[in-house]
Amino acid sequence: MSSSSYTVFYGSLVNPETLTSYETSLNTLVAVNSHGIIDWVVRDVSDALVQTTLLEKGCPDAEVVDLKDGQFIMPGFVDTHTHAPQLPNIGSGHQYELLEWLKHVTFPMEAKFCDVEFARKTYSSVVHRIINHGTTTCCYYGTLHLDATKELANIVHSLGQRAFVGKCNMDRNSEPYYVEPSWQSSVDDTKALISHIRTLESGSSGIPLVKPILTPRFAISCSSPLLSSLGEMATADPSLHIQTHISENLSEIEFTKQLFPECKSYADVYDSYGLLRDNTVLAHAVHLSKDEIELIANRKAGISHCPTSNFNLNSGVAPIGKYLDRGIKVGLGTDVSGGFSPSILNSIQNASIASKVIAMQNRGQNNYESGKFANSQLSIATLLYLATLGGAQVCALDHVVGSLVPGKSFDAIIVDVRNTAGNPAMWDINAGTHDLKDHDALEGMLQRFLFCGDDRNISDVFVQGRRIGGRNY
Ligand SMILES: O=c1[nH]c(=O)c2nc[nH]c2[nH]1
Ligand SMILES: [Zn+2]
Repeated sequence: MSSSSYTVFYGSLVNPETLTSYETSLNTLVAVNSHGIIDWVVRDVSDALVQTTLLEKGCPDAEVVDLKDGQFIMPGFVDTHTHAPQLPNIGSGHQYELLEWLKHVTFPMEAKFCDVEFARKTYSSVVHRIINHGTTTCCYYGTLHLDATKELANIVHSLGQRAFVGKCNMDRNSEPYYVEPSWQSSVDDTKALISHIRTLESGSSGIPLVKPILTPRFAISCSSPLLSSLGEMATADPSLHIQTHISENLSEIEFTKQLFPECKSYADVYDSYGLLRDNTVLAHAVHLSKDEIELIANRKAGISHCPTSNFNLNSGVAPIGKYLDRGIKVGLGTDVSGGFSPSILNSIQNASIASKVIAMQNRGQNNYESGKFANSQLSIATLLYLATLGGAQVCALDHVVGSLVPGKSFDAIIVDVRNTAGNPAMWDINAGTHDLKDHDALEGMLQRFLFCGDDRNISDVFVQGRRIGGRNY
């Protein structure tokens, strides 16, 4: 490969490391090859030594992208759970809890996606918007419609985002105008969608960015023959990812137990049908029993923490620290439109508040064991991890994305906290009170971005080395 086919980013870098640590590096060179893979990273290179370093690395002609003061690079966000067809409903329906909200707000909107033209127009703007919020990997629920969900996959593919796209399986307990006619047609359409997604091209890297995902909406909406068939498909193809909802709301849990009296718990429903495994994404998990936590940990399934939705639909506060203590993989989800923002920044903010609610409830109870997450507020390191590498683990993609290290794909965002970003209330750089060139300043910028930032502060979004979005894109 010729050396000019490298793009080398030069500036400040923020990277998650573990649940309790992250790196802040200054004057860092991140080299991305023509396949969009990070080849090497060199830290603390002074301006004067940039060319020498490139020469030493064998790429003197590389294109160098200089980050400005007030900018830094970090991994893109992973949204482990959202509903693309619910974006038009964002901000409405907060007066309902889950089951009533589905009936009065959500199913009427999703039903509109029987119109493929409506789906195409809506999904184009939805996916654009999600990318511009810095989400480089997204787990999408579509609707129950095959053609509309194919459109969603096509649009994600053409815009270059990394994603899982699933068609809802739902053959019972919905409204008559929005339910699949039979378990067999649900399975047939699911197979057709999987074949369609697998024919989309992989791009120059040879790595397919869009993947299919089995999407039993939740246990309530699936008959036993439907869950059996999906379990058989999953067993026949271990690479097939699975996403569903679990234990979000008390009435939902009660109804699930009535529908599956032979199962020990909600989690056991999915386990009994072979749907609980290391590439299963479980959204919500607000009210799990001890046995369910054990089962999920043993099956190595991941949890998508959707705190904005859990507050908005009055579902409860998920005990995320407890799951982390048990070694369960956890990522963040926006869960639009249960959640009212398509930005993982908003999920980070509400994950922080949710953890503080739990900490307040347990104050004075002597639960603050060192090294334990349960009952403590989540730190910046933990929040950053959940939004990036933790989410990648939940998607079973942490060998590919989630942090900016050699060998992984360059799925990244450039964060911009300068006044010119258009969110000046966030960071008055002109006041001259901030030196942006040391580690403390970089940590300060990160915190302020996580808590006060929005899409105006994301100037560039890259997936597999390709710029696919950002401010003014
Ligand atoms: O937050 C949620 N959003 C949904 O669309 C849904 N469907 C089942 N359970 C659900 N929970
Ligand atoms: Zn959801």
